[in-house]
Amino acid sequence: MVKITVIGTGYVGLVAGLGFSDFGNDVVSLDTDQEKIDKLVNGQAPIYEPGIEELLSRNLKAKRIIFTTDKKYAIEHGNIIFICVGTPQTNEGDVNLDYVYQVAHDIGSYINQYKIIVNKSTVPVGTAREIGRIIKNTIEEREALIKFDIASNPEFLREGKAINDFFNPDRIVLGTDNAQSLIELNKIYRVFARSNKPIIKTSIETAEMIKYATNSFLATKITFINEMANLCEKVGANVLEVASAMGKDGRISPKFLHPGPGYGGSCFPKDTKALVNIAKKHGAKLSILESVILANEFQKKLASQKIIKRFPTGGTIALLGLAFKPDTDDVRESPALEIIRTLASTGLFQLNVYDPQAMIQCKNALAPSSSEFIKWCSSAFEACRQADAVAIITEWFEFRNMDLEELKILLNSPVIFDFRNIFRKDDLESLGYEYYGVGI
Ligand SMILES: NC(=O)C1=CN([C@@H]2O[C@H](COP(=O)(O)OP(=O)(O)OC[C@H]3O[C@@H](n4cnc5c(N)ncnc54)[C@H](O)[C@@H]3O)[C@@H](O)[C@H]2O)C=CC1
Ligand SMILES: O=C(O)[C@H]1O[C@H](OP(=O)(O)OP(=O)(O)OC[C@H]2O[C@@H](n3ccc(=O)[nH]c3=O)[C@H](O)[C@@H]2O)[C@H](O)[C@@H](O)[C@@H]1O
Repeated sequence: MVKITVIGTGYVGLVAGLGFSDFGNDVVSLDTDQEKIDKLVNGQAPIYEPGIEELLSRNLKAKRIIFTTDKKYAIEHGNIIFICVGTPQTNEGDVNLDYVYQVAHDIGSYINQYKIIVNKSTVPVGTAREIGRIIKNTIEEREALIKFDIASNPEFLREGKAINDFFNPDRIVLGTDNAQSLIELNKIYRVFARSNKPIIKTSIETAEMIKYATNSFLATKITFINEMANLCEKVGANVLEVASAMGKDGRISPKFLHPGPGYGGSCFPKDTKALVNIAKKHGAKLSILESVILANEFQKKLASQKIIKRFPTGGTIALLGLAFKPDTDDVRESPALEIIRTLASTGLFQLNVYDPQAMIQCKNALAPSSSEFIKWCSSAFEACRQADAVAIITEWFEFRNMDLEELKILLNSPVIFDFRNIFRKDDLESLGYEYYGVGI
């Protein structure tokens, strides 16, 4: 059993804290957001993530995890402290490291004995060392003599699948520069070594770079297939068959080859821009990634343009799915926001919107603009009633399962924009729908 402190209870910090406590460790989770902590203490998850409430309840009951806003208590608790706070994007596309540096300052203020400080947030190369410098300076200001080590342990979980990804990682990356940190981190992660998950030991700088390179490559892969899809539409080919055949090549793999309305979320858009800026600062050019960012912006716009092209004088459109992907309530950089803003800005469309989890988050993200054109609906069928077309923006399972005969009766005209290719074109056309997929 290791005494662990996790700072930040967002998607990463909450899942990591619960994961570590589920392994039998003694965990304290710290956040500055009192509302989040109050919920967690009462067994309520502040985010929608499948399986999280059960994991929370199990570990609270076992008294293996404590949630607090008390910085001194939390920082004194752990022999290992994980930093999991947000690193959002600045207006210039850089990384805002204020939260990370605030945490470094807090650690320096309250650290009371040797500890290992592990950064899990996604940060530019060199940030972990800077965290170390801030902690050291703060300790010196206190005229104290306390030793600590720094490590980097990037996180690769996906929202909507966060718990599964945490417990079944493809690999663990441990960036350290001393043997003691490695021994202690191995104690936490030995559960994965037993199940033969690769544990990659590397330098701190390489670990920081691995995270950005991975996200950038995945964003590139999605963008590549999106562009192939756009070309397939022009030449009369079927991108699903193209992707499937490409994916059979073991060197390519079928994963992350699903075309759609562009990648969104709190990470790919921010991390790709950050890496381009990091490269610029170091006198390097990432021309592929620069193109990926532009191509993704184009892809996000393409979806609304397809609707406007089909309905040049406007109409009522049911928009299904607002979260940036299924099984999350996160709408950060969601393609749905772009589609809603563009269609609403024409003044020609009434938008009936629905998402199983992300309605409030979408309302907050759009407020106060565009609201007069938006009707917030409580089900997919309510949104579709008397609409001139339906657009699937996020592939929630409940949309895949819709009764298409009933849907056809509800719609004014049976037009479907399937931006996630959840239906088969042939099936829908044989039911009498006018069908627009992506790349088919
Ligand atoms: N969301 C995801 O799926 C993944 C995110 N990441 C990275 O992990 C980091 C965290 O991301 P999320 O969990 O999504 O962020 P988030 O925004 O959901 O949560 C961050 C939490 O940190 C708290 N916080 C901020 N300052 C604090 C302080 N001084 N002391 C204590 N708590 C503080 C906030 O109140 C918030 O609850 C980011 O760098 C992100 O890029 C990495 C892998 C996956
Ligand atoms: O650093 C992070 O925060 C995380 O970013 C992504 O995870 P996430 O953003 O939660 O979700 P993804 O499943 O990667 O999807 C991102 C976006 O790409 C889109 N996407 C994904 C796959 C695909 O084939 N096609 C596609 O359009 C999704 O719809 C979504 O908008 C990575 O997959 C995680 O490994 C990483 O830890």
